[in-house]
Amino acid sequence: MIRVENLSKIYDRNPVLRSVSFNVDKGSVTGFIGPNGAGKTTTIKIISGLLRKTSGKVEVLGEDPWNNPRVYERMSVIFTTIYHPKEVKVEEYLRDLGKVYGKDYRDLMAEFDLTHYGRSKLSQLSSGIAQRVQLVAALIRDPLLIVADEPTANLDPSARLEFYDVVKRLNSRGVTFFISSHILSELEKVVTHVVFINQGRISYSGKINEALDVQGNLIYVLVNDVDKALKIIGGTVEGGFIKVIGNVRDIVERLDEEGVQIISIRRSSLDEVFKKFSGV
Ligand SMILES: Nc1ncnc2c1ncn2[C@@H]1O[C@H](COP(=O)(O)OP(=O)(O)OP(=O)(O)O)[C@@H](O)[C@H]1O
Repeated sequence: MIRVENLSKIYDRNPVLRSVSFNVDKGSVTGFIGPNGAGKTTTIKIISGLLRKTSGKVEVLGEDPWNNPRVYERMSVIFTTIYHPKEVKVEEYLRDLGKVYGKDYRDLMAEFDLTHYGRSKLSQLSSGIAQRVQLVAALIRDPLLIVADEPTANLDPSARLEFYDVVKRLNSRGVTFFISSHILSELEKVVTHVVFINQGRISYSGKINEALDVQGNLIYVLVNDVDKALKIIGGTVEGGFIKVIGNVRDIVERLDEEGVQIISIRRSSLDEVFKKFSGV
């Protein structure tokens, strides 16, 4: 869906993307994760055809997005806030888009519980409803791919959960997502793949399970015999749990072989992996 190879962007002699490479697989929900200023928005603008790259190769749905506006027929982009005339009413806005793309917007308005807001101006909407309008607007063109830059940044916790429920629903219907966010606890429940970026460089790109399970991640284990387990796997005790660096399967096998019973085991959260890959 998206192929980025050795992408660089220099702003006024300041390199903000340095040989960035990653892929977004068809059918995935790929999280794009990095601290402030890492280069997420710059990358998303280049992928969306809004900003020119300095060098490297970018392909979205097989085309270079800068030279080929046709990409927009099957890709939608969502930002933190709506960039549209604020005085326009919800129904007018969606109806006009429906005309452009030859799609009946009313079913989508009903599916997303927006019928009631049809006469509200875009400027009068709460952030959660405005984001729902953006999603419906994105869906009107039947996209294969939705690229979203911090889509939940302005939303309260329940609107964020609602947003990610919709992402899951649409993904199960075949829509691929590339979503940048800082709110990792929520991303963790929905993403299948992650791309970590830090200071304009990719520090990890791959399946989330592999990111959470690589050697060097923290594992927390609760066992029936702490002293024996410490001798086998090492680590330190924290809040009753043994905290150890390693790989879940490895630790389970070693404890099992020695007859130590595991009551609970959990690996690092995406938050902890993020800290590791971003060096914070
Ligand atoms: N138009 C611009 N001109 C010059 N420098 C810019 C411009 N836009 C962004 N930058 C710089 O590029 C770097 C990357 O910014 P970018 O907005 O892509 O990061 P980000 O990961 O999206 O961060 P945030 O999460 O804070 O939005 C930053 O150092 C930023 O100051």
